[in-house]
Amino acid sequence: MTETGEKNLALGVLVVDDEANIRKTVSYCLSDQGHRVVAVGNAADALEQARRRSFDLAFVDLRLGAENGMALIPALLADSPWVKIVVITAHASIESVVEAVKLGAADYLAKPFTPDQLRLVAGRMGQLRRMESELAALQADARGRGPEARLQSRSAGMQRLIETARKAADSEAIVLLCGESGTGKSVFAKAIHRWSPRAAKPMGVVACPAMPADLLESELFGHAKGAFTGAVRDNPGRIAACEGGTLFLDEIGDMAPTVQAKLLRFIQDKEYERLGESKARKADVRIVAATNADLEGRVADGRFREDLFYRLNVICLTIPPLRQRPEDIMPLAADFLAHFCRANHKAISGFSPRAEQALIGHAWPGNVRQLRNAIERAVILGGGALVDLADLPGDIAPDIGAPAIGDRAPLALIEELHIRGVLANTASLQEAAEVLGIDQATLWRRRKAYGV
Ligand SMILES: Nc1ncnc2c1ncn2[C@@H]1O[C@H](COP(=O)(O)OP(=O)(O)OP(=O)(O)O)[C@@H](O)[C@H]1O
Repeated sequence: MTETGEKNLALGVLVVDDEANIRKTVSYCLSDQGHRVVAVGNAADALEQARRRSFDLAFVDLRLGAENGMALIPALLADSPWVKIVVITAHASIESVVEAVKLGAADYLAKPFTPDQLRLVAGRMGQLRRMESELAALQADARGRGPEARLQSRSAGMQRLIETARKAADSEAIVLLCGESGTGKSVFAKAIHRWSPRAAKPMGVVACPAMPADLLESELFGHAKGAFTGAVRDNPGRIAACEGGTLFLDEIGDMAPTVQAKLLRFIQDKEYERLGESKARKADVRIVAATNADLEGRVADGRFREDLFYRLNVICLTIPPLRQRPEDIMPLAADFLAHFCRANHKAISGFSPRAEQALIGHAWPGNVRQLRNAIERAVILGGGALVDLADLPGDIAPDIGAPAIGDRAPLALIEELHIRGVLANTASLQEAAEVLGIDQATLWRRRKAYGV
């Protein structure tokens, strides 16, 4: 345990030293603390190992026989920008340490060092990695600009689901989250990561429909420099970046067949290859996937691999739509109101009885996302002490009517209403995208943003 009482984070550690004795001591000392250690004697082996696995921390001797360890610093960072490099040096001259730091090293250790000094540095680097992961998660949440999702519910079915998710989080099992768009599948995925023993390691999110198949493949598995036009540098990919953590694959039903095959192999063997490389790499990443599509239907009509479906469908949690848990509408609305009032410096204390009735009576086809958007808009547009009917969108309070072109209304409102209208009058998303003159990935992002 650390001084703060936190459990030590198990790190992937690479040791690069030409002295067998140092390799042995460092490996023994850090493995004993629960870290996964790989020790090598030269730069080429170090790079080879870094290509195969993702490391959190690397101890690099500045003198590797005839080689200079300094050159290894940028090479390791190019492959894994998150790795913390500690240089080991018998001649700790200020100049060499400064040069190493300039090249991206995080710390240094002067030879000879004691096991305690080694553990201290590893502990510090572990804390740094943990803080970076937490910061990245906070930044992602802040970008979502949502209130903290507390995952509480007044509905008995939802409470049981939350309990099951907590139990599933403890295991290594793949979790498949099903449910209509906007029900909170991403919220559950984040909670599962937070509740899991992997919480201190990174969580990555990849939205499958947001990019074409080849881009998705490179996003997930990475690519080597020159693998395709525009691949000007190596990209380690999300799987490598999530080593030890969780990867959330959103809307997996839309994953292209080529990517499905690669994902299946990764799930089965924990092995994958970067685009443009034939070398097999390993990674320890837990998969959580979500879908709002009928995956079994997609298996039946050949659009989704049956073998992948069975691999994913180990623990399936189906999140009920908001209309099936109306007791959650007002508590969620109150949370959203408080959040958006703070964010917009407004003082709206609650909902008028008419507004509350409209909120509870609405079917919420866009679920919690739609409710959140409705409250955000009510806060931005409303000026009274309470949210009233007039502050709610037209489809929730139909007598209010939609704004006409040229009315005093935000552009986003016109865009949302237009997208809703076109979607209602077209037979497929593809047709709707064509009518709107945007590609399907853009339409997908807009639908998400507006809770459509
Ligand atoms: N329990 C909750 N508490 C607070 N906010 C919630 C809750 N559930 C969902 N939300 C909010 O609703 C919005 C939609 O949630 P989320 O993205 O998790 O839905 P989803 O089911 O993953 O949607 P999609 O299928 O479109 O990806 C987000 O802004 C999220 O923060």
